[in-house]
Parts: sequence; structure tokens; C-alpha cells
Amino acid sequence: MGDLYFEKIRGGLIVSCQALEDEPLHGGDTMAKMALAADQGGAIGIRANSVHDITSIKRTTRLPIIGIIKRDYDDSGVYITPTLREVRELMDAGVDVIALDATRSPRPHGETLEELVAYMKERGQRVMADISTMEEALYAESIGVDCISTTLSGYTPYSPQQKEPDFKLLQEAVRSIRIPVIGEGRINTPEQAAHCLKLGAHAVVVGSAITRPKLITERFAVAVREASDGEAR
Ligand SMILES: CC(=O)N[C@H](C=O)[C@@H](O)[C@H](O)[C@H](O)COP(=O)(O)O
Repeated sequence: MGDLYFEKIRGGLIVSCQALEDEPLHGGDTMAKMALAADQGGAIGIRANSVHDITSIKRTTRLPIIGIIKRDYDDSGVYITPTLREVRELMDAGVDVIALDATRSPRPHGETLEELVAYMKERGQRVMADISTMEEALYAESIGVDCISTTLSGYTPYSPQQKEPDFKLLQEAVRSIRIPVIGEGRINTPEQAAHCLKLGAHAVVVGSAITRPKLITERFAVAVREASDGEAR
């Protein structure tokens, strides 16, 4: 029998509920309320950052959780679940899947992706590899992760920098990889989310377009300003 988790999320929308310290919605039970709204709106899963948010989301909804801990270490650009310390914290909190940076960038303290994946798999923990290129996707699959997500395309210097989701990477990954491929990153409209599924994504993760009102407001504000400048001319 296949993994029930992947059956449950097949063809569904996962909502990323995150607000960092410098964001207006950070703190309290705000992300739990976001997760409840996502649940009521038809999401089939949540992606969340930090033990605090994960614990409060678990009190509010029973949706399965992809957990991460974003932590900056001085010597590294790797910030999504960078080291064993964050992996252990997430395993103690209990999440359905741990997502981690699976790019080529060196990790803090000389730790390696391979070691972290082996640690989790030995303990029966599902792992999602956040990748930015096909090479990283293939490597992550070869070391035994359970699924990959296109999360980091556009966030490494060697991946395409674009406003749109990386449909090309998604499509190539779906063609070449046997484990589930999740579409994630800059999916800003329902049409783009649907397109990811048409390309063969197992599920999609949408964050900012649903749970970051400051960014959503900025998009409207820019459009309105440009329209009113056009009128004035
Ligand atoms: C690059 C990075 O740090 N991505 C983070 C990963 O957890 C989140 O900040 C994103 O919100 C998430 O990936 C969903 O993407 P978007 O918000 O574009 O829908």
C-alpha cells in the first residue's frame, strides 16, 4: 500500500501560513487562524514555520502539516530547516512532513543534506526537498527523500529569476522523477495553481497570495497607482 499521506494530498491545495518576525501578522495565534480559514476554504494541508506556529495550528485544525524552521546562521544562505537542530525541534513538535533546503548551497557547521535526510528516514520521518533546479531534484530523489517541491527556484543565484512560477522546472521534474513533485513558489492565481496540476504536480503549495495581506495589498496598490497615473497623463 502506498503512503496514505500522499494519497490524502493528491491533487490538492496546501496553504503556507507563515509570518516572520518582521511581518505584521507575526506572533500570537494569527497563523492558527489563517490555517483555520484555509481549512474552511478547502485546503488539504498546511505548510508552517516554527514550533510556536505549528503547535498553535495543531490546536485549531487537523489538517496534515508540512513543518519547517527558518533560521539564519551567519555563514550560510541556507535558512529553511538548515541543521540537525531544527530537524530535531520539528520531530519533537510532530509534523507529517519536514521540508528542508535541498539546494547545493553549503549548510551551516559543515552539515550535509545527506546526513539530515538519513537521520529523518531512519526515524520514519517523511521528508520534502525544497529544490531550485533539476540537478537538485535528482540528487534529492537519489538520497531517499519522499517528495520534492519547487520552492527555491528563483531563490538561488543559479536558478531562473522570474515573477511567474517555474512551470518549466515543474514539468521537467514530473517527467524525470518518480516521487511526488509539488508545485510551490510564486503561485499567485487560481489559474496558475490549476496549471501546475495540469503539468502533473502531485499538489500545490500557495503562500503569499493567500496569507500575506501586506504583499497582496502592495500588488493592488501598484496597479491602482499605475492606473491613476495613466489617467492623469
Ligand atoms: C523562498 C522561501 O523562503 N519560501 C518559503 C518557504 O517556506 C515561504 O516563504 C513561501 O511563502 C512558500 O514557499 C510559498 O511560496 P509563495 O509565498 O511564493 O506562494
